[in-house]
Amino acid sequence: MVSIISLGGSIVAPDTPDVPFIQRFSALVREYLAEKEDRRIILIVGGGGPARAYQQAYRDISGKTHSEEQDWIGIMATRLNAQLIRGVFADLCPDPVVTDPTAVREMTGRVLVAAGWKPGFSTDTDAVYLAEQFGADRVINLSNIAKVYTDDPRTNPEAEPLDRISWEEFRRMIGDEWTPGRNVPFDPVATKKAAELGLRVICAAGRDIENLARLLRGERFEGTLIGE
Ligand SMILES: Nc1ncnc2c1ncn2[C@@H]1O[C@H](COP(=O)(O)OP(=O)(O)OP(=O)(O)O)[C@@H](O)[C@H]1O
Ligand SMILES: O=c1ccn([C@@H]2O[C@H](COP(=O)(O)O)[C@@H](O)[C@H]2O)c(=O)[nH]1
Repeated sequence: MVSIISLGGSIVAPDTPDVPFIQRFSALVREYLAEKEDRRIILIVGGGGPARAYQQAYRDISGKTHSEEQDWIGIMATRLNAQLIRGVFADLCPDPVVTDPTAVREMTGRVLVAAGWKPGFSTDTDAVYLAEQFGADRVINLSNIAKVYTDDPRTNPEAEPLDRISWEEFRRMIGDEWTPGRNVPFDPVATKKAAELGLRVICAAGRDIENLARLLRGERFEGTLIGE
């Protein structure tokens, strides 16, 4: 059984790497894998603070908002974070960091680590491609929010947390437009593809390690289920 986890950059490296979090996350993954031999995990790592800071620097210095240029900057941040995570799991992850999710169908170890691929979307989309490649029916999307809300809770204090939402409703809420570095629970391109594939996406707080342990083990957890 393979679990696909989109590991948000906002929790791996909000500014710089969150060492205590990565240590706790590594301990949980190791404990979970040790419980059953057939368990495997694919981690798709986001760009976090460095991606946003470098994209901002590009905009400030050049005065331009060229989308592809910003995306490549973000991709490089995801690759830096992913290389760190692969290093942490080196004993379980002999394969190199995946940078094209459509070109991989097998993993050698118990853990596989992936990063950004090409411009036009975020690592959420790469996670959906990997779910398709490995025949998984769900993606666990870990970020700095415990649930999807009716609106961005950082800007709208009236926003309400949701336990479930359909792909149609979710698409209506976030729209179809891709913007480099955009902060959304799941990006619009990933949303379209996940809906087409009939995937389920579970959004949960990445830093809540006990909750994540329950989620991985199929127990009651706090989060939002996107999908039917
Ligand atoms: N409807 C919504 N419900 C919940 N959060 C939302 C919503 N709309 C926008 N957001 C924002 O999305 C953010 C989470 O996305 P963000 O891209 O920061 O996380 P990430 O995927 O962990 O990080 P990264 O993109 O660096 O990998 C939240 O902090 C919140 O401000
Ligand atoms: O396949 C990809 C992955 C990422 N990007 C760019 O990088 C940033 C950071 O990725 P997050 O997943 O949001 O952390 C993203 O906003 C894109 O600008 C990309 O172009 N292609």
